[in-house]
Amino acid sequence: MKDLLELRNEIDQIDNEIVSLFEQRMHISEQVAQYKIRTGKKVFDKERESEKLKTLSSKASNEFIRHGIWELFEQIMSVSRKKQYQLLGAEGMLEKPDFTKVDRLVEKKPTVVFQGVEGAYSQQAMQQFFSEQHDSFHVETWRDAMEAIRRKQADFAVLPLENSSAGIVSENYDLLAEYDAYIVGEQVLKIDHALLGLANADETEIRTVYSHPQALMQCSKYLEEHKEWEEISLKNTAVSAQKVKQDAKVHQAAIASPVTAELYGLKVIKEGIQDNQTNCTRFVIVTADPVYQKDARHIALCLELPHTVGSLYHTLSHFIYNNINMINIQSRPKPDKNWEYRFFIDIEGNLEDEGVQNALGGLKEETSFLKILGTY
Ligand SMILES: C=C(O[C@@H]1C=C(C(=O)O)C=C[C@H]1O)C(=O)O
Repeated sequence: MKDLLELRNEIDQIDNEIVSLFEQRMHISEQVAQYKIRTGKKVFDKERESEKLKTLSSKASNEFIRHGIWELFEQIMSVSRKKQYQLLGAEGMLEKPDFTKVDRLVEKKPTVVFQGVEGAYSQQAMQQFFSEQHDSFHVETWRDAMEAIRRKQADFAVLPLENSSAGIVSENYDLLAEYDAYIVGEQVLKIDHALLGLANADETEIRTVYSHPQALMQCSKYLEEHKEWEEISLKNTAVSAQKVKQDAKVHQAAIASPVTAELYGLKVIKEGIQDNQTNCTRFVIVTADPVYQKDARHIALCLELPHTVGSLYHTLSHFIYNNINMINIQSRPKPDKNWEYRFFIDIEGNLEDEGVQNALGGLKEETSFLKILGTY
């Protein structure tokens, strides 16, 4: 039997040949790219790649090798495509995202819409993002907020997208995919929930607690200690505080921000009742036109993939290959197709970065649907 050193020497020789052949192959792929630049032909030729995978894997001597050849050539062709996207990109032949770069997001005093009533966390996020320089109004639902910017009644809407302990606000992800609206900013707000009641209320006498489902979720440990309380979901935490004040019943309480206690004349029965003391919600600032601030560092994407083996894996390879850091990935069911999903992915980068343009060019060709939800 050959010793290890001998075997490794043989492997090294074969690898050297593979490297040299790979270089030759890539050089030809570059020439194919030049042909595509001249003719406008798309980079990704799915049929040609399927044919190649079938032909090459059929040459294998056993099932294990067949599988290996398949994987290997999928990767080789994927790298070959990435080089072609780069070359097409350098010639300005990749479709440019239809976004306008602006120096400043806010030129004149903007009108901002938020969901809920006075004192809502969305209002607090809005105040932090726009400081004092804005007019605002509130609407009943997140969809109403989207409609308000669509009809140009407001310049911007503020929507909660995810909470550090309760997770995503799925309805707003779906609205971002549905509407022609674009994320232009984000505001992270520290969320401290309090139990609020009438001036003469007492924790021991509470029977019903009102809040938004997300806030109820974020206070689940505290509510576990009070299993006898009936939990009722309302559209907003501040709406819940308003209701407790209006109903004027001593056994009713709301989970909301301590700010709303002052606004609606309620007493703070207990403060800091959220499970997680670092509880934060990430809000996004949305507008009707595809604009972005010149120093934007994040891009939010929504994409749909064919139901085939490895499609998500190949999608993510565009980020990896272009050295792009992915900061978030979520999936949501497609509205009219059971058990099919769309992905929401946030990446780091600016639309002017070469790597971002190459990755987006590749994704545009290789996914069944790609929308840039905004850049901030
Ligand atoms: C090289 C080409 O471009 C792409 C890469 C392929 C490859 O590396 O074999 C095959 C098909 C295309 O998706 C080509 O079109 O032939």
